[in-house]
Amino acid sequence: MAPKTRPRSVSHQTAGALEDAQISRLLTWLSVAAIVLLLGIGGKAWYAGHTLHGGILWCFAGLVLLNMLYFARSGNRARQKAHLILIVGLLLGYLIASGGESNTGPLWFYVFPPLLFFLTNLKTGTAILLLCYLGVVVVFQFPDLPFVSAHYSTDFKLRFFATQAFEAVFCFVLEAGRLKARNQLLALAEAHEQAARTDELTGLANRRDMQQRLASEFSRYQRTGRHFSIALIDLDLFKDINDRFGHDAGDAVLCQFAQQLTSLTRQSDHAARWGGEEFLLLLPDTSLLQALTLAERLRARVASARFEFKGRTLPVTLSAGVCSMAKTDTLEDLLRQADQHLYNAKAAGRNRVHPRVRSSVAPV
Ligand SMILES: Nc1nc2c(ncn2[C@@H]2O[C@H](COP(=O)(O)OP(=O)(O)OP(=O)(O)O)[C@@H](O)[C@H]2O)c(=O)[nH]1
Repeated sequence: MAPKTRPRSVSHQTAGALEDAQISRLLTWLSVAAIVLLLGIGGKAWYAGHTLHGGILWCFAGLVLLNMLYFARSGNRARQKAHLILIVGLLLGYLIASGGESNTGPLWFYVFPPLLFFLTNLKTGTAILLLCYLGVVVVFQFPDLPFVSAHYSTDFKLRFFATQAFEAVFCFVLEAGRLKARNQLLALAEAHEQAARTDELTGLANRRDMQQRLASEFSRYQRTGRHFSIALIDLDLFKDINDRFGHDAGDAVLCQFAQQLTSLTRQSDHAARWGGEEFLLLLPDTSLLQALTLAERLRARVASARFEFKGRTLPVTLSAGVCSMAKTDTLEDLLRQADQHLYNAKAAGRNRVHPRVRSSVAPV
């Protein structure tokens, strides 16, 4: 049987969604700041007589604005990021090739490494950055290319690359450290989340987790009208097992029984340790007859299985009370009825499933 997979943890989902929203907010503010800067510097250049330069900066402001509008319409965060990186890359390329105002264009390149590592991952950020440096080398080495009008001194070029290398490495190390700490925190949160939902001894879900699942299954039933059933299972005379064979033997029985429970139920079913030696099965889309059939199969399997501890065979049977949502109105009533059926099964002599039905039980 395939192992039951848990969905991606709540902490991972929450962290991912929060980070995405945070990055989007930051990008919006960065875009607004970029538009203001580009319009301002472009205006200054225009009035200083550098009309072409001013016009080009305004065009870039227009592109950033278009990207903001695109995101507002589509909500596509990945494209919002990719477009912004492309626009900033092109703008920096233009500033380095043209020199900008008084050859200060390359100074803007210093915003690129932190922005890149923040918006992409370390690998992609490094790759894009190396590609951009290659472009800068070409511009620096071939000042006579048609689109290049700036001339930089050798000293400037050397200092530019030395300081860029320092900044890039620094940003890389910082971002790698941030990611490592983030992943460690998430792993810790996930472990806590898992522990809070799991029964330590058997590895099954615990009562708290089952209560949440019951509540969400009940809301699904209210929304869609799709029935579900539960089976409340109690190991018979468990105190005797503890008393005769010891507490460790009792623990071993609980673990072995939990394995039987897991192996017999479907991927969509949920099994939990409800308390001491009591277990609860939640069976979505399952009628009362189907649930009774499953409980009976489990009862028969446990009754015929060999439970062993340190070479000694332990007598293990179970009683179960089954109830379907079709027979009740509320979750409390569902649990109360299952408990009543379990009580009846115990009172009738144990090792049985209640309510009793005629032998023509529909197959699962
Ligand atoms: N070994 C072990 N025993 C436990 C654990 N939790 C509860 N128990 C024991 O389970 C026993 C339950 O006993 P009772 O409630 O009297 O029920 P029972 O002996 O199973 O009798 P019936 O339910 O009437 O068949 C108690 O002795 C508890 O101490 C556990 O985690 N490990």
